[in-house]
Amino acid sequence: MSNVAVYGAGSWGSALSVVLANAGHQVALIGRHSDEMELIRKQRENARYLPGVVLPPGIQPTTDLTLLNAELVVFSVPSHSVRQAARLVKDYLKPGCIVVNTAKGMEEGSHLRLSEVLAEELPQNRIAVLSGPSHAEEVGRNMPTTVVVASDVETAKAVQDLMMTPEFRIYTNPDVIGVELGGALKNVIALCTGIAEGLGFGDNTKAALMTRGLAEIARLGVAQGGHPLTFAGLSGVGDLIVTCTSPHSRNRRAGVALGQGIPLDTVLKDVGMVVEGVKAARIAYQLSIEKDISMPITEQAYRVLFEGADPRIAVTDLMMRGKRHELEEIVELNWLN
Ligand SMILES: NC(=O)C1=CN([C@@H]2O[C@H](COP(=O)(O)OP(=O)(O)OC[C@H]3O[C@@H](n4cnc5c(N)ncnc54)[C@H](OP(=O)(O)O)[C@@H]3O)[C@@H](O)[C@H]2O)C=CC1
Ligand SMILES: O=C(CO)COP(=O)(O)O
Repeated sequence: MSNVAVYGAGSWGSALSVVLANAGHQVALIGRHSDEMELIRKQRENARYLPGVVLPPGIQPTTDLTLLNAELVVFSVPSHSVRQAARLVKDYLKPGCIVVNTAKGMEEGSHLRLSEVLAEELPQNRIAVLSGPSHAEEVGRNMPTTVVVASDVETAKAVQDLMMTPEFRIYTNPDVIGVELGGALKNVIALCTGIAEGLGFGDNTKAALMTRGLAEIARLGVAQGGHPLTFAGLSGVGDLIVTCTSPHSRNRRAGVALGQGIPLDTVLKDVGMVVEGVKAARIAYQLSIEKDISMPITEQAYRVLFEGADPRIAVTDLMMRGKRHELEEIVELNWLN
C-alpha cells in the first residue's frame, strides 16, 4: 500500500480517488476549500461534484499540500488552471515522482498541450497523461471502464501498475501528442452533437458530426505530430463516442442548451462544472488557421460560440460545402502509417 495524492477535488478527481483506493492505496484527495473538504470528509461524499458516490475509507479529503509528497500525484483541475496549479504545488512534490495529468484541453495563448505545460513547470517530475472514455459518474460507481495512459514506456507502465483495477483497465500508448489531442478536441465535437440534438435533429446528424469530426480531429492531430492510429483508439473514437452520446457529458449537455437557444453564459452557469469544449473550440480553430488544416465543424463551433452565428445556418453551411471524396481524404491521412 503506498501513498498517492489527487490534486483537484471536482468530479474527476473524486472518481479517480475511488479508483486509487480500490487499487489499494492511501489517497489524499486535495481540494482548495477547507470547509468543503471537511464536509466531504464527514459525509464520505462529494455532494457538489459527484453526488451519490461513496468515498471508501482509504480516501482522505484534505487541503494539506504536504500530502503531495507521494509516489504518484494525479492532477485533476480544469485545463485553464493547470499551469497555476502546477506552480502552486511544485515545491511540495517529491523530485522524480510521477504526475499524471487528467485534464482534457490545451493552454490558451500558447496552444501548448497540458503535458508540455507541466513539463515546463515541473521539470523534476515524470509527466504522464490519462485519457479515454471515462465519465466520473460511472467510474465512481465502479462500472467497467477502459482508458489509456501516455508517456515514456517506463512511466506509462508504472502508472498502469499503480492505477489499474478490475473495473478500471488501463492501456499504455507512447503517443502523448495523439492521446492528448484526441481528448481535448473531442469536446468540441461533443458540443456540436449536443447543439444538433438541441436543434431537434436526430441520430443521422449526430453520426455525421462524430464521423466527420473524427476526420478533422485526426487531421489536426497528425499535423501536430500524433500517430494516425491513436485517433482510432480509446482517446480518439472511444472518447468521442462517450462524450457525444452520454447523458453525463457536460459538453454534450451544454451543446443541447445552446441548440435550444440559451445564451452561452447562462448555459455555463447552469452546467456548474467545467465545459472544456468552449475554450478548446477557440484554440482548435486558431490552430487550424495557423496550420492551414481544414476543420469545418470546429470552425462552425467557433462561429456559434464566439461570433453569435445561428446554429441552424451553421448546419446548413456544413451540408452545402463543396463535394468531397471520402476515401481520398482517408488515404491522405495515412491511417495505416
Ligand atoms: N468529469 C469527468 O467525467 C471527466 C473529466 N475530465 C477532465 O478533468 C478535468 C477536471 O474536470 P472535472 O473534475 O470534471 O471538473 P469539475 O468542474 O467537476 O471540478 C473542477 C475542480 O477543479 C478545482 N479547481 C479549479 N481550479 C483549481 C485550481 N487552480 N487549484 C485547485 N483546484 C482547482 C475546482 O475547485 P473549485 O470548486 O474550488 O472551483 C473543482 O474542484 C477537465 O479537464 C475534464 O475535461 C476527464 C475525464 C472525465
Ligand atoms: O472526458 C470526459 C469523458 O471521457 C468527460 O466529458 P465531459 O467533460 O463532456 O463531461
